[in-house]
Amino acid sequence: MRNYWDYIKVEELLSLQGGFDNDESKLSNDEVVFIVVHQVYELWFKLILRELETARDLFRQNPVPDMKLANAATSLRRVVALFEQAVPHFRVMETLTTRDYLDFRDRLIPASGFQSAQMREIEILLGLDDTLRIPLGREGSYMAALRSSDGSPSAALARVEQRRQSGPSLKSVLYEWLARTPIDGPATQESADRFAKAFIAGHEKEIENRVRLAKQNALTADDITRLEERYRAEIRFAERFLRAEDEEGLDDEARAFRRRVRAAIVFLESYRELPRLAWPREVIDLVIAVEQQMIIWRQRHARMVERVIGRRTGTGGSAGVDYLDQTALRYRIFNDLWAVRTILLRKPSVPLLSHEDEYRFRVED
Ligand code: HEM
Ligand SMILES: N[C@@H](CC(=O)c1ccccc1NC=O)C(=O)O
Repeated sequence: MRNYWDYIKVEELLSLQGGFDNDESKLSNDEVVFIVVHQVYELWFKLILRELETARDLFRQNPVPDMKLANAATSLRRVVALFEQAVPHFRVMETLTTRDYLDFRDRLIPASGFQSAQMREIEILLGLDDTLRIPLGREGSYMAALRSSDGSPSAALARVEQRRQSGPSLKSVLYEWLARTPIDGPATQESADRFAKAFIAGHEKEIENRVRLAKQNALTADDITRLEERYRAEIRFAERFLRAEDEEGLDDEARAFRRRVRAAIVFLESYRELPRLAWPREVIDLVIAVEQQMIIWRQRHARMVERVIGRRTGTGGSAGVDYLDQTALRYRIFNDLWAVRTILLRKPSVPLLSHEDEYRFRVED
């Protein structure tokens, strides 16, 4: 007969908290907390990976079936919810006082969360660029840290190597999809570049309005000059961004591709009320929510670490909290999605579209 314990595998699950010696009777409550919190995180990571892979596989199709965008949004919403639930778990770890943790910490060396294969898989599947990675203390690379202390391969290493070979990242398939967006007309380089030019003109119009308002509010001449200079700087940023002139080392084709991606993001964000743009915009907004939650995870982990071990060197050999704070600050994957928020225009200032009707739901006569 079917029962709970056979389906959830409760007895097997409850036998896994014995640490290196597989003997829970030898462990304090503190150490069992330490182990269980990690195991819960690894289960949340497992679910996050499944959903990210589902979303990545949807966007890997060309064309991406419009009817599937809602499914991608569902997967990404679940990833956000999983991270949102996982982040507060660090509160349980903080019931460990520094001295309690020191009772068993030395026995853990050189083990470290740096060897969490699933965290690396999440970074790889999202599309974290290896050139951004901050080297750990001892090992040359994060892959080296996944080897056993005698340098032999491990199940963790195999898992990450498998992930690295298991297809493109969510970032690369999402950007390919964005680059195929029909922007106010056909999905061509010309329509993307034409839209970008019109959008910059929208910024010019916005500035004229703001400067006129500034003059009406009788700000001093210096204030107005300062305001105008700041607005001009914003336009220059928007121009460099939309022309992809801020990226070094791109050949013409790669730069044109980046221009299409960035113009598409601006287009989706600026006209998201148009029915056929609503789901694409929802998806890119959820991708930002996913990355935001991952950054919060890194920062919350670092604050818990600081509360428990201060600024000691990590058991994995890193600078500890200093290393973790750097990863939270520097590891950014969807830069273009974040950057667009700096250059969007108020609704009245976005360019009028020539083919707006093409983005409404087609009502058959
Ligand atoms: C008392 C609890 C914890 C302490 C003191 C701690 C400390 C640290 C330190 C110092 C590092 C930097 C690498 C090193 O030198 O070891 C690190 C990395 C890491 N820890 Fe923790 N950690 C704790 C709990 C956790 C938990 C519960 C998780 C959940 C899975 C976790 C996941 C990670 C991950 C994924 C990394 C690698 C981060 C990166 O390289 O970006 N840690 N931890
Ligand atoms: N790096 C941690 C040790 C640690 O947290 C840890 C050790 C073994 C297994 C998982 C760990 N969790 C996260 O790094 C520390 O420096 O205290």
